[in-house]
Amino acid sequence: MLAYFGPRGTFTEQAARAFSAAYGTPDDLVPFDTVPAALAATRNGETDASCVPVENSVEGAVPATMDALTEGAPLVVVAETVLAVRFSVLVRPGVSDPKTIASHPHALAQVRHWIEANLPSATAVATTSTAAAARAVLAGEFDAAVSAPVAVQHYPLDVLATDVADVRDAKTRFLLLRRPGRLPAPTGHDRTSVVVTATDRVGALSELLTELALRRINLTRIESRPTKGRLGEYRFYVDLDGHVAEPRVGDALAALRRHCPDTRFLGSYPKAEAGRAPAGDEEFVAAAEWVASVREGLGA
Ligand SMILES: O=C(O)C(=O)Cc1ccccc1
Repeated sequence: MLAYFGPRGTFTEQAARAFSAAYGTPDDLVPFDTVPAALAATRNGETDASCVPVENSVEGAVPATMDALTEGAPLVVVAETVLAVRFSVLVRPGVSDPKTIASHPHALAQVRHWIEANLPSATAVATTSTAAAARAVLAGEFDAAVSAPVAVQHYPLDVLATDVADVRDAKTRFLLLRRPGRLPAPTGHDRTSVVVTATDRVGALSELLTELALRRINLTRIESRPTKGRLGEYRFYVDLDGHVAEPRVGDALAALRRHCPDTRFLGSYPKAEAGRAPAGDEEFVAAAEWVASVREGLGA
């Protein structure tokens, strides 16, 4: 079974279906109302995997996902997928001038200008997901929902507008997570995700980043979240190019771990969008072989 951030009709459900098609992951999908609940179902063995949103090209990280990845037993990312997001505005049949418009905060943030221009008297209300907003509209709690286009197939609502988005080409990245086990094989276009808790002292973060730069590892994303322990104490979520099976990536992770004993490996997995070719490993392998031969007394 594959848990996803639901209820039925979320963008995450679309991503979960894309994973099932591409990776042969279970196609019996089970919706959970929150990201932590979807991840908990995989942690406790109720489902084999979970699909959750992680970041959006307009609004940035999904905080609920970042927190849920570090709180509780480890899970690892085994795949990612990127979906283009365009919204539909759904209303109960007969409603043409909604006074309230509900959705996931990331969706509201992406249609703010559209609402101001087209529904200036509507008040925006946050719900747990875009599909939860559609359900709430059906139940009469709000007048309109900003939803995924597929939501109208699940909920008997009218479509007030389609293809709504302040920013064209907005994209959301979703993760497929499992309990720790065998890692996906390196493909040459992989991403590695780790979370480090940096100590509060001069240069701590710069030392971590230097470990990556020295090994010519490209940092693709860094986000911070408070540890919720002491004020001013942060966790850094780091995405980098490469797979932990590659010597220099493995080396870099060992260095991060030396600096920060509180380091959690979140996975090495194929990138959804093949970008720039990663730096080659050849010279790192050749240098390691040279050291090995020196140690054997065979080289100088
Ligand atoms: O609420 C949803 O449908 C989600 O899957 C989260 C989300 C919200 C807004 C844009 C992309 C994903």
